[in-house]
Amino acid sequence: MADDLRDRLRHAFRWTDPGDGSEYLVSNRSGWWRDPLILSGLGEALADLFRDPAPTVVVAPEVTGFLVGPLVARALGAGFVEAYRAGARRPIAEPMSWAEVPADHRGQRQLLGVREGLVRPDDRVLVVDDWASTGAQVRALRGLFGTSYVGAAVIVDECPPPVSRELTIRGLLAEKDLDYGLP
Ligand SMILES: O=P(O)(O)OC[C@H]1O[C@H](OP(=O)(O)OP(=O)(O)O)[C@H](O)[C@@H]1O
Repeated sequence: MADDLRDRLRHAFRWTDPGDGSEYLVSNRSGWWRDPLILSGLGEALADLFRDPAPTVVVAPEVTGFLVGPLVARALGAGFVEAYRAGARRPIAEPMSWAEVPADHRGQRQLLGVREGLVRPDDRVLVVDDWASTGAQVRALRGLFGTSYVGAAVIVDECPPPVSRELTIRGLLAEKDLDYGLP
């Protein structure tokens, strides 16, 4: 099943040239969510990267993490906690724990925050996201959870291998798998 899913992910992904003179192509991941077989298999496939010991809670950053994270939490029988990006919405009323994100793939510094008390000291925390590029979001969340952090499951891991090892990031696809989506 995992290999079939990887093939579907490869073929449903597109790079878009924004056509504004940009030197960069923009990732279009919407084909992943549009494919019913990807959507139904993705949670299990990402959960399989971290079954033993089973995480008790999935934490994922907005916005795409809010889509992928619950799929994985459901597959693991774990709970889900949102990690909000500061400034992306109206202020959250409840007390928050904030982590500074070192400069990410856009060179931007951000804050990621979770509501206090949702992650307990005896939890085993799995971070889930669609993509790890520099590992900045994952690193920030690991800093929030300390020894409760078990790793990060992502669809695409394009981090340098030493970063993936250091942060225990595991992915279904690597950068080279995305060549199918070139314009
Ligand atoms: O490893 P990093 O350098 O931290 O980059 C990874 C982040 O980049 C993407 O976010 P992006 O803001 O592009 O997309 P999103 O808002 O759709 O989640 C992706 O969803 C990760 O959260």
